[in-house]
Amino acid sequence: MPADGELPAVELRLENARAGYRTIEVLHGITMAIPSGAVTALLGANGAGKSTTLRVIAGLIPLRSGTLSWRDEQITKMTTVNRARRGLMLVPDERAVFATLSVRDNLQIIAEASGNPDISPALDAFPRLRERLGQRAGSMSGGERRMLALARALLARPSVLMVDELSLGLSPKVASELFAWLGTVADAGTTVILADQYTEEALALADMVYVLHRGEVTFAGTPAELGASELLAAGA
Ligand SMILES: Nc1ncnc2c1ncn2[C@@H]1O[C@H](COP(=O)(O)OP(=O)(O)OP(=O)(O)O)[C@@H](O)[C@H]1O
Repeated sequence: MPADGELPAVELRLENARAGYRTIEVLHGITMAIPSGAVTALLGANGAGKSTTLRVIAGLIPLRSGTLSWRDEQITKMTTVNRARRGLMLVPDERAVFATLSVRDNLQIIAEASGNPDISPALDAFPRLRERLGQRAGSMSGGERRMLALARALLARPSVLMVDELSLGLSPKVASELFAWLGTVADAGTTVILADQYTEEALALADMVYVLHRGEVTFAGTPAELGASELLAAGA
């Protein structure tokens, strides 16, 4: 985040975004300005629309109305592939790996596709993966697969790293390690968006918080500005 007094640059801007599935509208006209190189937490109860918001940004579901821009570019109708080329990367859950391939191949494929075959940055970030390079991804624990999914995203050198429910199904220790890692990713200049149920760790990491309630933004501000009622809506 920039020094006090300076406004942070906006990485992504959603304006009056409406989206949903078949006949159901889930996001009822949400507006968000996601700051660059910072951690934004999307908090809210089950079904609030957090994952749907990430899918909209990644281009996996279309906007029914409203707009989305990345930096100075309108990307409302841009394909998922072109958004990925701009570095908009969603890590939905631990299934975002090739289960039948080894850890090494999972990393190598994405490293080569992004133009630098060196997988060592991922292994430096997640030393546990180094011990398991020959193991089939599908035979690893959920936490290890989650690390592999994040390591793959790192190698793709994202401009925006979106992580859905980081802590789901993880031991508190592994979750803490991954939260700490995400902080370092943002410190290195990557924009991070974290969709999660309320956790103190998510809040401690976040520079900016949006609380979603039934498809509407009910709070936008810094963690320090969150009041008791918003914390409740965020699932605290
Ligand atoms: N593929 C889908 N088809 C139909 N409805 C869906 C689909 N995915 C999500 N929904 C519905 O959209 C609403 C918002 O879901 P979403 O997954 O965005 O919420 P969330 O805030 O991420 O919640 P959770 O924490 O439970 O994942 C829910 O009512 C859900 O049932």
